[in-house]
Amino acid sequence: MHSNHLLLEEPIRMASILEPSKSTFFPAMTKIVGTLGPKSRSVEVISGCLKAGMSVARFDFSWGDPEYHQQTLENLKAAVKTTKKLCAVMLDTVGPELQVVNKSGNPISLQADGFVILTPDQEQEASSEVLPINFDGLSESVKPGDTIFVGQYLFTGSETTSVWLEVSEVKGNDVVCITKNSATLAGSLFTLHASQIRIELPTLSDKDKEVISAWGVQNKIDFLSLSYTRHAEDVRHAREYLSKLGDLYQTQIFAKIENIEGLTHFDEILREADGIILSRGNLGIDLPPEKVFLFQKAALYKCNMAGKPAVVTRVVDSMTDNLRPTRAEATDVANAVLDGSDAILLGAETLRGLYPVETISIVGRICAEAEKVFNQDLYFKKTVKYVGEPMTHLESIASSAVRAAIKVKASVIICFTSSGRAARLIAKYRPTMPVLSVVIPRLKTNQLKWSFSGAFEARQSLIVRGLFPMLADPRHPAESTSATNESILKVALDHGKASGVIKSHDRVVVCQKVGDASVVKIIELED
Ligand SMILES: Nc1ncnc2c1ncn2[C@@H]1O[C@H](COP(=O)(O)OP(=O)(O)OP(=O)(O)O)[C@@H](O)[C@H]1O
Ligand SMILES: CC(=O)C(=O)O
Ligand SMILES: [K+]
Ligand SMILES: [Mg+2]
Repeated sequence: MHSNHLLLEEPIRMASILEPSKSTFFPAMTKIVGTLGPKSRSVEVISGCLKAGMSVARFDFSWGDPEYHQQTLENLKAAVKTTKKLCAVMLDTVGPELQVVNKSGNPISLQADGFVILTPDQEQEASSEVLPINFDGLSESVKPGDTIFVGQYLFTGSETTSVWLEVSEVKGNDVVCITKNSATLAGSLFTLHASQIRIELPTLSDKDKEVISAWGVQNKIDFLSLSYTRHAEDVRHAREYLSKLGDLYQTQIFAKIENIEGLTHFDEILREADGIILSRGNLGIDLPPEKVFLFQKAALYKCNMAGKPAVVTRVVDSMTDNLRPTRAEATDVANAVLDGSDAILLGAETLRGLYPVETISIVGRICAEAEKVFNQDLYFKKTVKYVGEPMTHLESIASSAVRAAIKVKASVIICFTSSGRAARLIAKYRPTMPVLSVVIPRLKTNQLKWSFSGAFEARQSLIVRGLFPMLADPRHPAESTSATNESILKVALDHGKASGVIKSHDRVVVCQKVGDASVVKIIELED
């Protein structure tokens, strides 16, 4: 995989672009988050998604009830068992999302240059004249001239199933809008986005709390995707809420940056969150189009330097109905990888798209190609410089492990970890080879019962570029004696060999503790 790395900054022989890529065990180092829904909830399709490279399943509570999502999750568990592919679970909140409910489900046609009224009176039927919304305060938040988009759940803002509105007049609680384009709104749920308008609703709604405390706790969710995070306080509040819900104190919070308010407070949000989702679906219509790329590059750089995973959304919308992405989309996926994203999040493409498995597969292949030309050397230097000196011991060990692995052309880095910290730090330096993170369970107690740590830590690495977890047998004592180190290493090597990432005569870099000392060692395999 890493033997014939090309660098974009050097002249590439054009013919080399055509050379077929060697197939590898891991479809890509970049991870794929798939949103599960009507077109991706059978055991069969989910198994296909896992085999194609999906490693995180997103359950979006903007849509569907807990029972529906539970059935999907049970199918996911069955698929994980049969495919033996690990998958983490992400719960995505509704937050202050504005929605139009179309009870009848009949398509609604809107004509360009016509008028439509947005009303909080939800007793009214949705029609070409009136769209009832789930929020009382819109009339107080907008003024004539403001821009509003309404469209089918997960709309792009450019297709014929979404409409661009301009506020013409505010009449009591109603907002009268001019329609800028003709559109047919399809489906029973439309989302509404008021550009650059603050919506006075809590980031974690009462309904979200209900879902998290029931569905979330029952299913020990690995990630909370906090929709419309606007301030660091939103993350702190969610964290405090999770901390009181049993196992969910371990759930990682991914702040979704979906509007300009979140963008403005990005630095402080990043400090509080475990990871960031660049929600380009909403942000892409909140920002002027010419600014979207700049936010992406700046945000990914900051996440990379902080060593926190970053997820990019809305990459191949056109694959919802087509087997091939557009040229622009294909290029965009590669650029997201080159810009530093850890994972790509698929929404409509897997949820209601016709080709969920093919989409995952194509996105994975594009990511893998981009990874090959990623300028690791430059990135490594940039990161070391950013961290400065003196480095913490662990950071110095982690960066050295990556350096050594590249110098000796190791096929993998094996990292022992309990908290997952050491493995994440290694991934931060973006090694060109996979990192097998061997998570060693620790016995812990909450004063009521004893249990082992490790499951959350292992699954949470499924969203980090280059990290591939393996949960060690809890019967291994967590103390790092040389005997246990040796036996766990043997299991990890066997696992690597069985999965095809490690072959005879390969070099492997191992990062572990021997007694009190953290060490990086290079081993050369025999056969
Ligand atoms: N059980 C283990 N056996 C051997 N080495 C380990 C073990 N756990 C962690 N290490 C090594 O210890 C060093 C510290 O890593 P890390 O911070 O991930 O450890 P941890 O045990 O998860 O956390 P903590 O230091 O907070 O207890 C790294 O070099 C890591 O590879
Ligand atoms: C995923 C999502 O919410 C967005 O892209 O806006
Ligand atoms: K959502
Ligand atoms: Mg969104």
